[in-house]
Amino acid sequence: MGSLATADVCDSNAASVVNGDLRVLHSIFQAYGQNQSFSGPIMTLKVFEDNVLVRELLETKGEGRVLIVDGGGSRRCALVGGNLVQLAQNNGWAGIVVNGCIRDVDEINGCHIGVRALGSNPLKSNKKGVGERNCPVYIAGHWVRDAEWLYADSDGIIVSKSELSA
Ligand SMILES: O=C([O-])CC(=O)C(=O)O
Repeated sequence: MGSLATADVCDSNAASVVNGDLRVLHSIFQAYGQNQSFSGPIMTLKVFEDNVLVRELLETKGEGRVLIVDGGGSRRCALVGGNLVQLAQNNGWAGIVVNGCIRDVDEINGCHIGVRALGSNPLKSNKKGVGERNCPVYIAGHWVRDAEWLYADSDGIIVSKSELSA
């Protein structure tokens, strides 16, 4: 995966950028993990300073999907850590994009998966199990919907209404 360069996609789909079928997420994310380039169908999750549902989803088979965790932009705790990223890698998730923070950065950077997050925070999150999955999320300046496609590389992250061909 990750064979599509986001810059090439933007060049060859200019009309889709204008009409919103293709969205370029604002460049608010730091890159972690071994995979700079990753892509796949999106699964969305909305939580706030609580990562019980993040674990629940990453315990299921990823089948090449990308989990978007909208943590409301909170930097007050970490929604994803080394154990969860290891779990995601083992279960075949292509990547995780967190509108929030992560922890265990060194461990995550050793994993063969793509991770993007606002930053890091050593504090763990609450464990109440509150959140919503498969819902539209507003992150990095755009609405992103469940089952849309995400493409990430060193240049940034784009979201497409449908799968893009090379
Ligand atoms: O359980 C957590 O809060 C996240 C974590 O530290 C990990 O995934 O290793």
